[in-house]
Amino acid sequence: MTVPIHKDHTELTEDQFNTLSEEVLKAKSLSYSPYSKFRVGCTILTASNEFISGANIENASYGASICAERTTISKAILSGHTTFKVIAISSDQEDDFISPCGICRQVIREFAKDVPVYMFKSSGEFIKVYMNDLLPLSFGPENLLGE
Ligand SMILES: O=c1ccn([C@H]2C[C@H](O)[C@@H](CO)O2)c(=O)[nH]1
Ligand SMILES: [Zn+2]
Repeated sequence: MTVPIHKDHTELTEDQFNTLSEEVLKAKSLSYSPYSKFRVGCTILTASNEFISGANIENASYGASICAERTTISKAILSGHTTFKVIAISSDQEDDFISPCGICRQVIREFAKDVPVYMFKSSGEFIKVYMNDLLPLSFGPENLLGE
């Protein structure tokens, strides 16, 4: 089964797309990643059209490290934003689109069941994949709360 890959940015205005690209490439500079030296940036556009950025934060006890997607979601939730239009991620990789890890997919899904995830190369080139395609048949709040 192949995952549908999109290259449009139709849910965003041209200005929003330009800001998203700039912000997510800049967000890597927030990264604390002395161990892997693998910087990841994340930017969320909230339902109320605010951009919130974060990055991965590592730890000397490696397993305590937190990915960019999860630091950014935490920042958004703690700032009162629980609904998201898009999530974007970037790394320093020139040849690969960065894709969220399994743990992050589950955390994203909690708040954004079928959000478009924009994955950027360091050049600014991107692809878009929907959460439902990244985490099919997922388990979420509806299953517990009966919504
Ligand atoms: O989608 C990803 C993949 C990896 N990382 C981080 C975790 C760790 O700090 C470093 C290397 O795995 O990159 C993220 O933040 N997001
Ligand atoms: Zn992750």
